[in-house]
Amino acid sequence: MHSQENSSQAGTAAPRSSPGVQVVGAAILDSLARPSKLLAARRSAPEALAGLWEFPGGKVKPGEGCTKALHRELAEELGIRVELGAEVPGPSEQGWPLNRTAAMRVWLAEVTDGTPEPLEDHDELRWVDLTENALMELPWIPADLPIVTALQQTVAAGL
Ligand SMILES: Nc1nc2c([nH]c(=O)n2[C@H]2C[C@H](O)[C@@H](COP(=O)(O)OP(=O)(O)OP(=O)(O)O)O2)c(=O)[nH]1
Repeated sequence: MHSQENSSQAGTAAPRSSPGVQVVGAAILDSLARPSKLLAARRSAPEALAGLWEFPGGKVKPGEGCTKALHRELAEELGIRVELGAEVPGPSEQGWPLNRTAAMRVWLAEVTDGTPEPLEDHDELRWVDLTENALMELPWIPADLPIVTALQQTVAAGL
């Protein structure tokens, strides 16, 4: 009935310790030094994720470094350049688990050039107060919820 379980039993799933797909995302803040807002992005595709909110970013290409990929994705998707701050550390080297085969590393960031626009993959961007109530009002991709919580707690603790 559940094909994921079956594929795991058949040995076709990627090893748990080494997700096949590395994704990178940016927690874009209004200010790295004194953050009060986060830029959330609403996905327009695929159908299963459309309407859900996420950290802008995407998949790292073969041979590409994670931070280089993140700068590329932010230029393509939002038309901006950013300064990266600290990484929001996840539970593994690959960052935060997204599903059985992908994990995402997330960096704090601040816009240094351009105004974010939903050029690709998103149909809305929103600056959201970095409070639990405001953040949790958005329907995030479920896998992002622990990241949003960690981010909010990190900011509340003064980074
Ligand atoms: N960018 C991003 N992707 C996320 C987040 N949370 C989450 O589960 N994902 C998933 C959705 C996708 O399955 C995958 C990232 O794929 P993507 O479609 O953004 O990557 P991409 O821009 O490189 O797109 P493509 O070249 O494969 O079309 O990670 C998130 O916060 N940000």
